[in-house]
Amino acid sequence: MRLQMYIDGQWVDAVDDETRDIINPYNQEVIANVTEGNEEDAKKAVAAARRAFDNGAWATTPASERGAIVHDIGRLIRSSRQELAELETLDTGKTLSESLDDMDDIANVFIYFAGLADKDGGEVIDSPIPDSTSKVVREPVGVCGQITPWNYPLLQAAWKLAPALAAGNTLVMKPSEITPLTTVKVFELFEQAGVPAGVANLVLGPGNTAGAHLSESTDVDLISFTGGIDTGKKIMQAASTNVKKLALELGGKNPNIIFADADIDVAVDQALNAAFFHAGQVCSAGARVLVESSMHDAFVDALVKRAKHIKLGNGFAEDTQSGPLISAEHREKVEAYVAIGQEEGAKLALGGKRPEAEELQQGFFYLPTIFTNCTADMRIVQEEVFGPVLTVEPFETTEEAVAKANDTIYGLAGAVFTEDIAKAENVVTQLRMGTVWINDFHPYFAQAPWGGYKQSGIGRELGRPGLEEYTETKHVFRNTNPEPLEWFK
Ligand SMILES: NC(=O)c1ccc[n+]([C@@H]2O[C@H](COP(=O)([O-])OP(=O)(O)OC[C@H]3O[C@@H](n4cnc5c(N)ncnc54)[C@H](O)[C@@H]3O)[C@@H](O)[C@H]2O)c1
Ligand SMILES: C[N+](C)(C)CC=O
Repeated sequence: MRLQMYIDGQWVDAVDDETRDIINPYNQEVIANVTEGNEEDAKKAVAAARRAFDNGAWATTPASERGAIVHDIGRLIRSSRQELAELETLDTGKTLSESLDDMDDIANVFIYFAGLADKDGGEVIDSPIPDSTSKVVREPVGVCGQITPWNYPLLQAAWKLAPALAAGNTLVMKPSEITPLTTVKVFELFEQAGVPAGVANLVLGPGNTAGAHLSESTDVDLISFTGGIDTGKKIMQAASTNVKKLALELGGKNPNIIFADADIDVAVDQALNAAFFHAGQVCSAGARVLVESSMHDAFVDALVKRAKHIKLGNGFAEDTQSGPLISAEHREKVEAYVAIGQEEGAKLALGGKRPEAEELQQGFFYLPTIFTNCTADMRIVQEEVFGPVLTVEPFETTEEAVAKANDTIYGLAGAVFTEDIAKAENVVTQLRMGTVWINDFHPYFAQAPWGGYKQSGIGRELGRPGLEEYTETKHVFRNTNPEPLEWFK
């Protein structure tokens, strides 16, 4: 498979003809060779998006027509579901059933934003000034740079592409250089759906060249980034060149609070899913369990017993429950954190090493790992590991649970398990997080906003706020009876 960039309606190679092999993390086989762009290619893509925005054709296309094209993209994704899901599994190692679910979510995101495209007709304001009218309208922001990570490649791209197009912007997307396959395929569907040349452009390549140009360029009006906190900080600085609008979806260290009155079977089952789904490579992974002391030992015993049996393997095998980590480099990072946890005095209750099974030796696998005896001052509790590593801390009171839950720099998501709904609601109001689940973990959908408090990010994706991110608000005031003011007589 040889894949190209899509700039100004043309499939093109990088200006310097560089390419990159894309590796299957399950067995390290080369699955594709993609053109590898750099700053020069990003410049060409930004110039195309700038021309397409400045000629006004897309922004002034009736919103219902833009919505129809975005709807068609959703429909095409639905009919390419199996092909796209298989590519996502090859590229990320996640199970095919996860990838199929992702494709359903992605199609729904396009269809949701297609439906919203023509729903905001502006607002008439009751002007306090006699003989005047006042209205508020929303307009597209302009040229949007969009940068995505490797863990949910097409899903994170969809959260940016669909609202940007629906709102009448032009864009340049740069997916993670290690997982570009499904994003390239979706740009083929954009072409089929009739997205005009120059409106949606795709640049492939590394972050520090192709990506950096998008955040620095004074021709880009908005930069939307999903990825790690350190990259997010660089992008925030680079965005200051022209004070571009900024949306950041960063990491998390998400607490999962379990009270002793929760159903233990449900809480254990959900805690496993929260921490080990997609090998813990999820921004909202429930990587910190806070469990009420009276339930601690029973909870840990049950958790360890079940986590031992998580079946690692090929994402295409029916019985695989979790795939590999994304790369050798990422597995080394996870291993380094496990070593830090042990040095800090956390007790390894499970895992803490690579699996020994022969059939897993070519992949970047790591065993589900559980640390107990954890305390809030440990790096293993504070920092995002982004792997299958769960820390467990006991608590005595609700106040202590809330204080511990809030005690990191992050504020992406968290959960509370209890049968006492009043207690749950009370805790929810005190958690400084963008999403809080009660007696569940992980649900997200197109209709509800997603984003972080504190250093987990700026802005929101999905829901109405996810469309508003891609609009400017304009107030239009009209004097209906103009007369000289005679202020300066
Ligand atoms: N909040 C969310 O919704 C959400 C969702 C998914 C992932 N994430 C976060 O993403 C991280 C994992 O993804 P990752 O390892 O791909 O992140 P990363 O920050 O390393 O890379 C993300 C993207 O940024 C690009 N990039 C790197 N350096 C750049 C630079 N200097 N300028 C511009 N672009 C640059 C990369 O090429 C890639 O496309 C985790 O921290 C995870 O929590 C957050
Ligand atoms: C936002 N989400 C949960 C889909 C992916 C986070 O990594």
